[in-house]
Amino acid sequence: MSIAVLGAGAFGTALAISLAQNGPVVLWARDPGTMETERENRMRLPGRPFPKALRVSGELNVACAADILLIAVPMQQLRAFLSEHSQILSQKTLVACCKGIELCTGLGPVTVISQAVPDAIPAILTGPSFAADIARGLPTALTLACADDTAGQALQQALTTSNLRIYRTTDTIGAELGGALKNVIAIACGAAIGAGLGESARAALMTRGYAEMQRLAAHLKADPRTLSGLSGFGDLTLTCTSTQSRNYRLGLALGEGQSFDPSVTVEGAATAQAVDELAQKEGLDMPITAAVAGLLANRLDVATAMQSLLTRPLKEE
Ligand SMILES: NC(=O)C1=CN([C@@H]2O[C@H](COP(=O)(O)OP(=O)(O)OC[C@H]3O[C@@H](n4cnc5c(N)ncnc54)[C@H](O)[C@@H]3O)[C@@H](O)[C@H]2O)C=CC1
Ligand SMILES: O=C(CO)COP(=O)(O)O
Repeated sequence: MSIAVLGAGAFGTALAISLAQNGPVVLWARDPGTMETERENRMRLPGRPFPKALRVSGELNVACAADILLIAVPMQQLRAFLSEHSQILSQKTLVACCKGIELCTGLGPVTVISQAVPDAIPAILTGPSFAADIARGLPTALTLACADDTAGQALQQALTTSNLRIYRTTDTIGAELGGALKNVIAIACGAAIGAGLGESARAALMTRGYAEMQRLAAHLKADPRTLSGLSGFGDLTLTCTSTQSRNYRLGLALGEGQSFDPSVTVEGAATAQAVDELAQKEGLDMPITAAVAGLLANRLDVATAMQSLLTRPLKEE
């Protein structure tokens, strides 16, 4: 099955580099610049030359001739991208590669695809994976979620490479929640470390953050096993402990009282607000998410946020 990647940021480029091990891949960029001639994405993934089988194109109809389209634009841009190109994406297999919850609807990427391109086969590729690691050929395991298991099996085969090991599930809700919510907890962990609160505090935030992730997932009828897999626990672990993570680094900056480049893609920021609003609407207790949303909106500082978490009523684990 032929593959194209739509969106030439760090992640889309890294996936295209890895997938080109298996055969020709088109990487579509809305502004390809000099990527095709330089055979490198200097802006997002410098130092990772493109393999011969990777072709860069600015023509969406060229990319959309492929059987499988991986969509690697940020979550808050996904619906606009799909709506603008809905005709050409019609009846395609569309694999979301973004992690987040849409601010204006509280929905995840698979549902957004289903709404914007109703006759597409929607899926999501998620899990612990830094673009730089994938592009270097380092071993990475990911979850592919597709409600149609026959399509999911074909995707699992097509997206496996020598360094990408793909696990499969039909639980798209669980997979999209894991990837979205771990970013919010990573911001909290970064803030705790940045403010000098220590690694024990981070472990507490990761564990109680995971409890929040499970609470929302159960409410939305996700399979709890998905949350304990790569897309949930796996990605939570990676993102909360690595300075490679932009979400964690935003948290560090908040904790240290430093500014952070607003042009960097940090999915957890909008997602924290979206999930906080969703939790309030559904009557769910998600105090760490609320604290992160409060920090980002400048309603709280790190010390007050931590104090509010520590002084909550005592409860059973
Ligand atoms: N960078 C990483 O290590 C990983 C990123 N992801 C996810 O991948 C998604 C994308 O992140 P990155 O590639 O890292 O971000 P990035 O900031 O490197 O790139 C985003 C790309 O999307 C393009 N874009 C934005 N709006 C667009 C539109 N309307 N039409 C066409 N192109 C558009 C931008 O031009 C840019 O090239 C995020 O949801 C992120 O959570 C997932 C796993 C790893
Ligand atoms: O999703 C990721 C790792 O799995 C990338 O994390 P950041 O978006 O925080 O850099």
